[in-house]
Amino acid sequence: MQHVRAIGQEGTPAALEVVGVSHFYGRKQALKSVSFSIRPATFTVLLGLNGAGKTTLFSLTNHLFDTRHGEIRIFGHDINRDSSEALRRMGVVFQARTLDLDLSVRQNLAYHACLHGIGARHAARRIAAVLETVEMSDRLDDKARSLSGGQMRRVEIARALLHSPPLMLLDEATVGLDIRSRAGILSTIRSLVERRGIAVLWATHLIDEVEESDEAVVLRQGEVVAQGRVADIVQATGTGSIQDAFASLNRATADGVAP
Ligand SMILES: Nc1ncnc2c1ncn2[C@@H]1O[C@H](COP(=O)(O)OP(=O)(O)OP(=O)(O)O)[C@@H](O)[C@H]1O
Repeated sequence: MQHVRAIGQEGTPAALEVVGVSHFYGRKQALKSVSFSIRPATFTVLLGLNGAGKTTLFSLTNHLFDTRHGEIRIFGHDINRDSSEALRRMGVVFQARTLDLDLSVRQNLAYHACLHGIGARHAARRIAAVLETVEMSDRLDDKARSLSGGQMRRVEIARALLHSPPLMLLDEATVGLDIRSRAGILSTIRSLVERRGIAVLWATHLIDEVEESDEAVVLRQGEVVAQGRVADIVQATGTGSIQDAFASLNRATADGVAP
């Protein structure tokens, strides 16, 4: 593995810590002893081709199913043993669309606020604030069904921000969107990291969403094959660009030698 340097730092709890996590669907092993950590207030790309295991990792981190092999901690809270404390610190945008199309934007968000135990008055203020963050304030009373794909994504991001989590997970959040919507959403998310100190794990297979200053975890067939600052990964692979580094890591065999 190209292990450029550990992402976590001694003494500060990592925003997300994944330690030796494996996952099996029947006999199919989707994750193979995956370990990495992400620091608070950093943008980390989880990079992997289709089938690399990104969604499986998100499902475990979100406690959609139990982590049976290894441990996942969110700001020090174990997702299996201390799931409510862990989940409280995390906002998630899933790959599949999850808004209720027959409800308005306000109703979708109010329902989520209720699930998080946010009182009605506070919820109204939070809904206004998060919609402003994603530039969707003018669509408050529109039905979700009337929004474009990019606008729905923005509302899903707003919903994930409602309970002010210090960690956000986004699984292929820009899939299916046009180039302008993709860029807009990515820039909104990057500004959450820079201005509000939120840690973001951004899963994607789209290499053009990655910048040299980002942190990255590269997954290939369920294994971490590189992690660290993107610029350092590019250098360690001896390639000249992020595209070439990613292509090379996806070609590499388990012992790091390209066939
Ligand atoms: N419910 C399931 N049952 C059996 N195998 C599964 C199941 N879900 C995923 N897999 C397998 O586990 C592996 C990892 O899949 P996963 O969806 O986590 O990858 P991914 O990186 O998110 O891919 P994509 O970008 O296509 O969503 C794949 O080989 C996939 O076929």
